[in-house]
Amino acid sequence: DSALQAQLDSLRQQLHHHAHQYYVLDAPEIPDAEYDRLFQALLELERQHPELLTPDSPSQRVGAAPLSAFSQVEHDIPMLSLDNVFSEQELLDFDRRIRSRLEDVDQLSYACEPKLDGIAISLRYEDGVLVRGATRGDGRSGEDITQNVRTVGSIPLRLTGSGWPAKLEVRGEIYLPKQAFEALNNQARAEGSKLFVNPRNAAAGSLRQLDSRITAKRALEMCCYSIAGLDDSGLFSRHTEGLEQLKAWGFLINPEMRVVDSVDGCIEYYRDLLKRRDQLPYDIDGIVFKVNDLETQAELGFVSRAPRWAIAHKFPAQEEITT
Ligand SMILES: Cc1ccc2cc(C(N)=O)cc(O)c2n1
Repeated sequence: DSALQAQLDSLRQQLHHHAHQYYVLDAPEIPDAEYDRLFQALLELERQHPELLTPDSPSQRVGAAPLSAFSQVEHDIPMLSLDNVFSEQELLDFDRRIRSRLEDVDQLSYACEPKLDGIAISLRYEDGVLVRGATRGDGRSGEDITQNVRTVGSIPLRLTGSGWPAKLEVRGEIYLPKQAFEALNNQARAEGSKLFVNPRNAAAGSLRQLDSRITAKRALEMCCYSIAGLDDSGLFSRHTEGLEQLKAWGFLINPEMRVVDSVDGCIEYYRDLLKRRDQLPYDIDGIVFKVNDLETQAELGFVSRAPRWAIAHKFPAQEEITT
């Protein structure tokens, strides 16, 4: 009946809102006990009326039965890899190569962001509801890990706001924050089970679980870095406008994201993040610079699968931490 449906919709809307406040904005508005009370109320109602379950209900984060294997899926739009540079001189060469290919380049702005050391993931939304999550694989196809992706709190099960296309593909990096990595290894030590060498391996291991209840315990996070097919969607003129839109739709975008108006700004950004690297709550292995203007990106195109308009400037390898 409609009163029951209204009660379900209200509980789901409240839980979506509070999950976004907690996992994406890191700004919970209610105490955990209040969140749990709402959650239990939803579970109870859905138990009494299973016919009113919806895939985007907050109760559907932790999957059903474990899978026997992951299936391979195709990416409609290939997931790009990035070329690397290892020195400031090479970064200057990257900028000069771009300038030489563009005719009237006066203002060349770059979007700058830390390169998170995690697992590249593609999320597919249909009519604003999460329908699939897949690993990058070889860029053309990857593993369908939808059940595991659904357990990541910073990944919205349904979009917030409006204006999204019927089919939306969002790319980002799933990672394990340093603190969660330490806690996981302390627990593994206490239980005498296998230790993870670093947060990236721990994130990869957590996403390879066939039982999503294990994944759900691993405190994974996801920062999104692009909308697939953004350049020819005509929706925006700058890469960073796409990221602002992703934020409005409920995704976590890395707070260190900046726009600079020259390669000198890139070098300043690189030096600053290198200095702050150990204080960041997650591992990074470099910086990603992207030409911000989408028309310029399209003009520059790609070499093989790596874009001419983006580069990853890697940090020196961190001295191996002995666990
Ligand atoms: C195009 C592309 C490919 C891989 C990426 C990887 C990361 C990352 N690991 O944070 C960030 C990006 O903006 C990326 N962008």
